[in-house]
Amino acid sequence: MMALYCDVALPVPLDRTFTYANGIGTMPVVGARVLVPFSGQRLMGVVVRLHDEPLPEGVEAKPVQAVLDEVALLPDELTKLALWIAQYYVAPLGEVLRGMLPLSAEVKRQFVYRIGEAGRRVLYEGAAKGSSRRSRLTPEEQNREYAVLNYLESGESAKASALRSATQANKAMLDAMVRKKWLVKEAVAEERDARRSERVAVLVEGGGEQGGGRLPRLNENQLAVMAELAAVGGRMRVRDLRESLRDTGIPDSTLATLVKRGLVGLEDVAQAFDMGSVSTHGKKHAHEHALNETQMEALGTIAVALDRGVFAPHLLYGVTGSGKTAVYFAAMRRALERGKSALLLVPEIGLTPAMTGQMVAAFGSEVALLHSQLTPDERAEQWHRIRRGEARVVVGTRSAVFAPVVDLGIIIVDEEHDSSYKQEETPRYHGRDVAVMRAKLNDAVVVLGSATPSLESWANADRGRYARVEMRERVANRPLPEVELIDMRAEFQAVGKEEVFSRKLIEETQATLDRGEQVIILLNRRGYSFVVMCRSCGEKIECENCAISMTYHKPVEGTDGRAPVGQRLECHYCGFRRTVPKVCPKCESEHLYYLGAGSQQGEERLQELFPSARIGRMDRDTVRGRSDMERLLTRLHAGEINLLVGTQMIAKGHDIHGVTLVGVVGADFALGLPDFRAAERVFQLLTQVSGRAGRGDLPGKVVVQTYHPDHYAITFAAKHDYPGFVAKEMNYRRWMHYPPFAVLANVVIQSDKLEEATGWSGVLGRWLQKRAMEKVRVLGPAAAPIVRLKRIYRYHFVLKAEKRQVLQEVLRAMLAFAEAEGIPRKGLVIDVDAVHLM
Ligand SMILES: Nc1ncnc2c1ncn2[C@@H]1O[C@H](COP(=O)(O)OP(=O)(O)OP(=O)(O)O)[C@@H](O)[C@H]1O
Ligand SMILES: [Zn+2]
Repeated sequence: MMALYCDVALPVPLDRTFTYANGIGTMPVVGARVLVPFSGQRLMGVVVRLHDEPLPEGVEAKPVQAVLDEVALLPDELTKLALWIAQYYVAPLGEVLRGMLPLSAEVKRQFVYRIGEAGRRVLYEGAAKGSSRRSRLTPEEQNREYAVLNYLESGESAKASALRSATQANKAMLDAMVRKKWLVKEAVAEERDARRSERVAVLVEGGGEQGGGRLPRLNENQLAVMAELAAVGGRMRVRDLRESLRDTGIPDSTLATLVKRGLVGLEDVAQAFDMGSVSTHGKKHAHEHALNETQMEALGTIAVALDRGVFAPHLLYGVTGSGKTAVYFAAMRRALERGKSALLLVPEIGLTPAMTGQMVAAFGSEVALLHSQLTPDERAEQWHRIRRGEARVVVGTRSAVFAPVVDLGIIIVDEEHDSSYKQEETPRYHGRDVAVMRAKLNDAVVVLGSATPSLESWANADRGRYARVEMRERVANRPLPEVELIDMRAEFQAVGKEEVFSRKLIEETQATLDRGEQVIILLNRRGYSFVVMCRSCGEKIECENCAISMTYHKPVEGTDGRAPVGQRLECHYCGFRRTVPKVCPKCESEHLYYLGAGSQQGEERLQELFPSARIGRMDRDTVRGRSDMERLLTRLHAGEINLLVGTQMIAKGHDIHGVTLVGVVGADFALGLPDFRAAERVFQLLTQVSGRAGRGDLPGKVVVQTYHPDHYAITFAAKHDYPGFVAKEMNYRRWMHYPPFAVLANVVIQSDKLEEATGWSGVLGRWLQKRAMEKVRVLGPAAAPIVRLKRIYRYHFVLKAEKRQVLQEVLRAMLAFAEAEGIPRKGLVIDVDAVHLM
């Protein structure tokens, strides 16, 4: 029964587990977290296996230092998911598990018991009910069990140690009671436990007088508690009360007794979780509309699957403004009604505060929010709320796919095409694909929704793996906006110089503002100019750390006559900043010039063109936190801003009814990037940003400035023809053996020494050439499109295979070969299903 060793997955970049020796007090279970020594540090890992297998001769296992969980922290389902991710993405299990457990805040933790529903029944309905099952226990043992239930009756949780000393129950008895579901056993941090149950003890006025008006007889301890409460005005947080009682040696159970006798009441002051000031600007919430026929049909398909309780992946293709949100909400509501939980993934919570606002409005305190701006403490708190089943609706970004919801019924992935679902560090998982796998492990429904589904998901629907649900019209018979393309080559010919905004866009903007309507203009680069070039030597000024042009940021006028601030050159990849040079750093020529308009320049030009417009800007420089975004959106909804310029942030799901004109500047630049997804991305961006126009009562219009008016990504977007675009793009992918017609991995070889990066890629290249059977195509080695990033030199291979298993095998064999050749693991980045090849 006692295993000698445990294998632990550690958060280190090594594709293996490590064996430690169990001790008397350090006997973990599989799924528990442990602290172990690892090359001079103390690391937290998760036990994945217990065994007695002898270690190799001469190897001695170091002992486990501490066991942090008495029972498995992760539900079985998530452990399985972790194993799948490690396998699928060729990622170290320990790093996968670390990402799943956002609990770094609580290494100091505790074990507590609460009374369960069954226990409450036994307590209230008496021994009779349970007597047959309980008959094996002696009367004395039965009494002890009652003492435990009594002790926990108030609903507060209690530490194992407190429970044992108060009731004489031993651990075996408590565990038996947990098995009978009389008790619930939970692993929580000490501080957390107090925080979440923000209970307040209140002196009950006239309490206990029912028995004839006399004050009931109280013992000394009970009187002391009453006095303590009375002294602070009759109200006190249970946590504080317990603390002060502990000092005087009064047991916690005294309070419980007073509660039972009706002298003290307990109020659950819901631990206020800050949902942020989320408003929906007077419009109706999505869940307040009666669903239209199309929405009902979409919901119907999903609901049928929910009711059957089987794994059922859906692709919901619904054009912009077709009312997908309302369908999501109705589907989640359905899951709740079936006693299940629902998980909604969104690309970035801060960008779409309205969505969160609607969630809270629709589901109230059942909602838990998980996003990147939570502190580790808050994250842990949400995690436990979810794990205990208190929050059955979870909305969050990528990693929320690991939220430990109880009884998962449905996962919805909104804007499933969004590349922010791909994690760009180890483990490089795709939140959307993990969502599908998780649904599978839980016999749950998964809905991937978008107006521009990824080709991967579309192909899965074509192959019958996903059920396709379509919403081809906007709600309320609103038309999709008319799109006009402006050929910027012709514009240049006509105007004779390079202008940011075409005459047509200026004219339409003026007309729209004159009608009292709103305009959004996309300029998908931030800063003022994104290239600074020397006329004499032709050099671009590059970042010191990266092979990337630096972006010029113009100074912002200082207020109160202070000097202008913020003038700089900045690298948008590593954040490096430098002063703006007067002369070319290479040839010292004074003829530096600035190319390419970013959003800052766009705003400046618009101010000149439309002096009376109320202009706002939305980009990473003006939106740092969630409150910035909310402020901007509020001003937009209120009409305080009537002309908004910004980067692709403005394209994300916003539902602003006054916007009737959308302008697009320079979005086709991305067509030239060396990435097979370039066309798909441009099509998505154009479609999404166009979708912001005409969402209210008035129809919308879109003006797209382009140097590639004939490119199919542009022409299909202009016609709102997603199926047409996809058909064409699929042909190209099939022809070129790219996803979704092959599986692909990007392997980056990196080092801060150029010779190492080139040397290693040579070694691996030769090996891969030999291994590259017909089954795996190898492109490279070649310099990565960004050959130097944050002072690291980068080379890469792209591997393509027909079969996923073949790809995984080659990658693993390559890792083993690299290790044998002495190439360090951190010199190799394996990106399975890479989204960016840069
Ligand atoms: N049945 C309905 N009748 C009228 N209006 C509706 C109905 N359902 C939703 N709406 C409204 O339609 C607008 C668009 O809905 P929603 O934001 O869900 O679109 P969407 O499909 O998510 O679009 P996008 O992909 O652009 O984000 C919202 O203002 C929403 O309140
Ligand atoms: Zn840089």
